[in-house]
Amino acid sequence: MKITVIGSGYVGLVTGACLADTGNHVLCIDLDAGKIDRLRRGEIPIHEPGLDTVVARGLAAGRLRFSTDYAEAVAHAAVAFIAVGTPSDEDGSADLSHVLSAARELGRRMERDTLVIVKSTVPVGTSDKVRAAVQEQLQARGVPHKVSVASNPEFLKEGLAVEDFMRPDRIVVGTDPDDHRAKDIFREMYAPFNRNHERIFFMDVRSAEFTKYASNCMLAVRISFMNELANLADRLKVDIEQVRRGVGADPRIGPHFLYAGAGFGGSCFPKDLRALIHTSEESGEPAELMRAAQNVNLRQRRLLGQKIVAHFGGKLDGRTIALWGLAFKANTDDVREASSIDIIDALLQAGARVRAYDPAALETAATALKGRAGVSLVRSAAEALEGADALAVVTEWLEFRSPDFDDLARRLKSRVLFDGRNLYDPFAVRRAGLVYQGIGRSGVGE
Ligand SMILES: NC(=O)c1ccc[n+]([C@@H]2O[C@H](COP(=O)([O-])OP(=O)(O)OC[C@H]3O[C@@H](n4cnc5c(N)ncnc54)[C@H](O)[C@@H]3O)[C@@H](O)[C@H]2O)c1
Ligand SMILES: O=c1ccn([C@@H]2O[C@H](COP(=O)(O)OP(=O)(O)O[C@H]3O[C@H](CO)[C@@H](O)[C@H](O)[C@H]3O)[C@@H](O)[C@H]2O)c(=O)[nH]1
Repeated sequence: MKITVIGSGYVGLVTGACLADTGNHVLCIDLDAGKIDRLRRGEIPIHEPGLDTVVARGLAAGRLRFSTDYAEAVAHAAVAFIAVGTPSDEDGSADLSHVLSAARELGRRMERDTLVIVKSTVPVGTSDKVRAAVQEQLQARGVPHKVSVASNPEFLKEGLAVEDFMRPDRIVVGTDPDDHRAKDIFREMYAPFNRNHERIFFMDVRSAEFTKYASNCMLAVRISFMNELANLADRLKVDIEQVRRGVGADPRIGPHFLYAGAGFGGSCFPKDLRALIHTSEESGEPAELMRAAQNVNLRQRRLLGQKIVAHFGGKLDGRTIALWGLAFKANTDDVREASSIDIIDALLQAGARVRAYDPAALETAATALKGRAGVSLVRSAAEALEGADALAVVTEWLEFRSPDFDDLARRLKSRVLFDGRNLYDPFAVRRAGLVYQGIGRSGVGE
């Protein structure tokens, strides 16, 4: 099948590369000429495990191509994904300007009946706006082509994007009920990912759009709830890690996404919560639970910084804090809305210097932290410890999982370890002579 993908970021690039890998001829386009140049040379502009191999295979086979040209995109295929960004607008709603601009560009050039598939995360009703934007352009040109619009939200996780796309737990597809052509296209396109179990959930377009927000917001609420419990556990001298295991063993709850920590970040949960809260309030009902989850998370992102400042009696003048992990989660270079930024700000404000290291996010963090004096981004975990009083671990990268605590105790002047992801055994840390502070584990091993 010939497929065009508009927007070659985390979602567009993974979608395009994986669909090329299963035999389709895919043209990915983007407005960012620098990104497209790099992709043409086989360079991957983001850190996403396994993506380089899939892109290289597609380029070598001639099934994956990149362009900045909408005319080429429209000429290439009668099936076009829109996978551009939908950032938060000032009022929290999803900014649809990129999506609608892509739709207009398609309409301006369409030369045949086309299926437009909205893959970006968009509020209920957006597919109607996309259809109207394309049709307006077709009418202005006086051409009779039909546009069919479907919703196919993406559920991949950064750091596991290729794996998630290749082995989806579900493929949500919203079409008009009588759009049999669109359904056939989806069945054919996703057949390689749908061999052993039925993964495709066909539904109406509005329900598909809503399913994406419902999933992300449910997960975000769950994390905030665990974080609230963790903070209570801290006050009660309970170990939230033992509680997590006990609670997660109930099959009605399950063990996943129950990790308390330094708050959730990334380009999706915070933004999608804001958008659904906005939608809910616009429709006449306050989104009480989601607002609470949002507030808990804003507090949680500041918590580790506050714990560090409090440990040193409210002032960090002359102190150096080593920070391991800048990305919002492991296995990505993405620092969008990462807790590390809030923590660094709290430390700088209290007068500290920060030496931060991340295995993949040094470049993106350098951009995000531009203008903040007092932060040094360094090239290794060991380098971050040089001259440091304390260590704060913010991202759960594998390479931070089992440090030599005796060595840390020798290097850290004030011998204190702040574990923002509850990665360590407090007993082992304390045995090495370090003070341990996690999230919801204040009494453990004391
Ligand atoms: N990142 C994720 O893990 C993830 C997962 C599922 C869904 N989503 C959703 O997918 C969408 C895209 O997210 P992303 O993380 O891939 O974003 P991104 O910022 O990484 O990529 C978007 C790309 O679109 C390009 N672009 C913007 N306007 C364009 C236009 N008019 N024409 C062509 N290209 C254009 C940008 O230059 C950029 O390269 C968002 O709605 C997001 O919420 C993201
Ligand atoms: O138990 C947990 C699990 C996650 N997190 C944090 O939650 C954030 C998001 O993590 P994750 O969901 O793994 O990453 P994303 O790549 O943002 O993926 C989410 O957002 C995507 C974009 O919409 C969706 O496609 C995915 O299904 C959804 O999991 C990160 O800051 C994590 O540290 C926790 O604090 N505790």
